[in-house]
Amino acid sequence: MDKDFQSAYQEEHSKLLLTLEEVDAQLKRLTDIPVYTGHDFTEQVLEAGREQQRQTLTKSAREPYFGRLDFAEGEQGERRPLYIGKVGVGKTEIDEEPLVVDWRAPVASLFYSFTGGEEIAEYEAPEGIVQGLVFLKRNLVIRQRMLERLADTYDRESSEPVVTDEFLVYRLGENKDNKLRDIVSTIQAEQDRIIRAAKNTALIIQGVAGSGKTTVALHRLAFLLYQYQEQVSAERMIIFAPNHMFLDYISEVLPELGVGDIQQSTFADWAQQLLESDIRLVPQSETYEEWFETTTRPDVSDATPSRYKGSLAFMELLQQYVGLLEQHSVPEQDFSPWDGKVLTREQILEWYNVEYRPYPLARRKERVLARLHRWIEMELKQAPSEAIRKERRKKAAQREKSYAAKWPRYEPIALYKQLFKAGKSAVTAEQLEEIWSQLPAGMLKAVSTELKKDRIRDEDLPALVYIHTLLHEMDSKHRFDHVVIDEAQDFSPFHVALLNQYVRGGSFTILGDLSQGIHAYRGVHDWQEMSSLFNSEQTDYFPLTRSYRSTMEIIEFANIILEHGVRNGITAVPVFRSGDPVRLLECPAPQRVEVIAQRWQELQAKEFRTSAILTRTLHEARELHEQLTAAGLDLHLIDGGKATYQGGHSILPVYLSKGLEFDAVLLTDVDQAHYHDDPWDARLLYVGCTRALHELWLLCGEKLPDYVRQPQLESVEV
Ligand SMILES: Nc1ncnc2c1ncn2[C@@H]1O[C@H](COP(=O)(O)OP(=O)(O)OP(=O)(O)O)[C@@H](O)[C@H]1O
Repeated sequence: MDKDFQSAYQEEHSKLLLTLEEVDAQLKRLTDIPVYTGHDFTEQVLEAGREQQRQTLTKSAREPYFGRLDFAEGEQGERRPLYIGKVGVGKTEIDEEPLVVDWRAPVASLFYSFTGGEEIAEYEAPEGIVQGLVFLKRNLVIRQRMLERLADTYDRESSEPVVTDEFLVYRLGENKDNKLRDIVSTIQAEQDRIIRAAKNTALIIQGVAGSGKTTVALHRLAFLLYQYQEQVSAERMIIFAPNHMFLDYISEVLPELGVGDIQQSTFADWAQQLLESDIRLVPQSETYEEWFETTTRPDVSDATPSRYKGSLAFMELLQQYVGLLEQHSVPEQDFSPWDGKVLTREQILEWYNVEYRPYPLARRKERVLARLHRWIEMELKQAPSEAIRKERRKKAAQREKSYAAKWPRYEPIALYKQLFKAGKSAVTAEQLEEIWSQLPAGMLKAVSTELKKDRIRDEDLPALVYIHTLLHEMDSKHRFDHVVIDEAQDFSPFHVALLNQYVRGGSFTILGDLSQGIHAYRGVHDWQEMSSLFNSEQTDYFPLTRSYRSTMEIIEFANIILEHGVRNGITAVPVFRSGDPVRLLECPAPQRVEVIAQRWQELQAKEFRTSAILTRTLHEARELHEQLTAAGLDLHLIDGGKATYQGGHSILPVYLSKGLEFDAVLLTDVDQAHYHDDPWDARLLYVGCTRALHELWLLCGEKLPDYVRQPQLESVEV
């Protein structure tokens, strides 16, 4: 240990002891106050505040901070060390400075944005831009109250004042456990810009595999809650992710950042909840079966029903359709509550078309019928005797009921079915013909056949929610302060345009990777399709090109698949973290199970916490899982049906591995029979390769796809 390091270590060790002493003392003062359980509202609020503080300090008492930044404000300012932690801790009785600065505080942004150099550094504070000099940037690893590691990434007074990625590389080299983790101690400048971007912006992030998109989006939510605490609340923020298993996989980041209550959902769950109907959707597995489980995929174009259903053209068409319903709502007849009394249709139309015009259709119907009811009550008052009133009331109740039944039912599923001829129409035949003429050829037949069998797919949900939204007043409880869309390349413009109606101020974080767009039957071709939904001043685009997950060898290998297989894929820049070469096991089919089992045991000996065997199809994953289990391997099969992510050692089809990561990955059947010479298969393989952090093995029995044959692929004897 060199002398400088030793003295730095001593200094930090002493500082840690002092900090822990103060945190413990603050915590003790709070825990000594008896918990208030009474009914006084003011006391309850105070107690909630104390409880929050207790939790914060308990967290802080384990790992109070992870970084130190020495900063001198202005030209003559005094150099002050700032300790930065996951949660802030207030000042001591004698100090002016907070004991620990929250990582989201304005001054802490310097810790992330400062990338070295002699120049003046600056950060944006509420009072304006603050400038000054950075003297030291130090990473500290504290675990369970012990200082485990110290690394200076910048020291102005050292002879070599260079910033290195050494600490980042150390963190990236660690094995991963079962869940995605926070990255507060190593957020990179380009990620920090996204995290701290202004709230009322639709951020579109194109990030290569492993660039930290999901992680950054979660940190951004924590930042927004801190920075805009008066304007946003956690319950009004939502993350949309592709499936429940993925939601489970990311579920620990926000609690770790001290954030709770943010909604985490799939679009399908959210839509169903909003529609208040328990639609039995065609299972995802059926769509996957059609698309991924065959070697010949169906042809897809923008006119394919699943894609067209995500288009803005379809959204407009639905608006036209619901607009037409307006003309057909009021029943043709006058209303007569009892013989001899009439409320003319003209009068009802006056209410409908003039007085209640501003309301959406379903509300208008409600209002008109309520008005009609009040009219009956008024008329009943004129009855000459109590007996006649009673008689009339009885009659009126029956007629009111049957009159109400003549109005259309504003029920999104029924109306959607009617649009596709799968039910009695609420508009005229000519009007329907006119709408159908705008549909792509073949769509009417295909969709009506499905709907007649009650087969509603995920892709129908934006339409159903949109019809619901057009018909009903939007309930403010459904409005969001911020929406995150993960794997947004699989969302359609219709999804986003629809969600935009549910978000205050267009506050979005939309993240994805076009190179990982493996679902050709949905999603976007480019980000322009999303950004064009917002005003140009309201949207911002951020590319993330550095990949933090995998070693250089893996990234370079995966990049070539993109270049040769996808041709226009966006390639990744690796962080300088070197590992083993990507290895190829060539083995004939009869030896396959034996070879996999043997390599698998070898991998396990390296004590990786997570690893995966990725097959081309679910069918193969099931079969291989059975064979490997019989050979004594302990692997979980991931088949898309589970809501939780177990981690550990898994076997799954490559298309279900999207979003996940493993210390080691073994891809089976990497041959021309399984991965054709087409961009969709190349993308699948790209997704598979980029799941690996440290080791990647390919297994092949026949000819390798051309886009995989690369000189750096190391063949291993079996
Ligand atoms: N600044 C960072 N410091 C340390 N680790 C990081 C950093 N950024 C990303 N990572 C790590 O890189 C890995 C990939 O992150 P994440 O899953 O968020 O990326 P992604 O872009 O969503 O990936 P993909 O699109 O491939 O699913 C995670 O293990 C994450 O912890």
